[in-house]
Amino acid sequence: MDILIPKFADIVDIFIIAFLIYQILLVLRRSGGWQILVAVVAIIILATIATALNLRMVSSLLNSISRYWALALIILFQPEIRTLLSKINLSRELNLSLRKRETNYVYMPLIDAISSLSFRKIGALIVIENRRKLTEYINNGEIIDAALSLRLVLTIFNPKSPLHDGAIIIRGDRIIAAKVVLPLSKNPEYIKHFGTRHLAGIGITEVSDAIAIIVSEQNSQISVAQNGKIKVNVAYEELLQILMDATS
Ligand SMILES: Nc1ncnc2c1ncn2[C@@H]1O[C@H](COP(=O)(O)OP(=O)(O)OP(=O)(O)O)[C@@H](O)[C@H]1O
Repeated sequence: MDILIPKFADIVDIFIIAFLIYQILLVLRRSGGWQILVAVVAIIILATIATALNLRMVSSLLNSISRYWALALIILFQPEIRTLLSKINLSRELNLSLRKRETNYVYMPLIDAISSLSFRKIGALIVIENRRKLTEYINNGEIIDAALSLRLVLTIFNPKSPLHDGAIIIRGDRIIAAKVVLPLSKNPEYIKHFGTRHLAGIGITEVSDAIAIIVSEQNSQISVAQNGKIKVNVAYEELLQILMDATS
């Protein structure tokens, strides 16, 4: 029967538990994020005090709560975490769309130049450098290092220009070199179907992650080589998409 008579510590124990439950419910109702954080910190502090004062029920409850505080925080802050994550996602999307706009801005003069070259049936070989630097090929050509522009591309590939033979190499928004000699693809399938301009375009993409754009002098078709494969008769929108995908 002794067990049914509450001691002073038990009454304090029960009172504190009731008070805590009431406060937690109040905080949850207001659903303010920082109040929840304060509540969790308070629980941890109270658990330590309760253990020190030997309030067994309070301390065992608070200790078990504080053991799971990380999980409790995730559950309680779920809306805030979700908002934060969606903000991170939004900034990623914003970043992507900015990069997309940047790529559009950089490559539009190139697309215009390719369209003009194709219309006039002027052969061209344009290499877009990616992560793997093409220094050894750049060094065998003529260093230009000038801003990429429609007029410069047309001037270089003008059949009367001393620089028109070979490839140009583009790094970012600059034409780094012209008259560059590239390694020819030795793929027998390609050798059967293509001439040396196309084979050179494919060849550089077999040894690097560059993209090669080939404008055919014979049929004005635009082809794109990537990862040792060639796609013929590529539309401008598709070409822009390939450039954006490869450089973003
Ligand atoms: N190793 C190379 N590196 C860079 N450019 C090259 C290389 N070999 C050839 N070329 C370019 O290709 C031109 C020859 O193109 P050719 O007609 O043989 O090829 P093609 O693939 O049939 O192209 P097109 O359809 O334009 O005729 C050369 O004048 C030169 O500009």
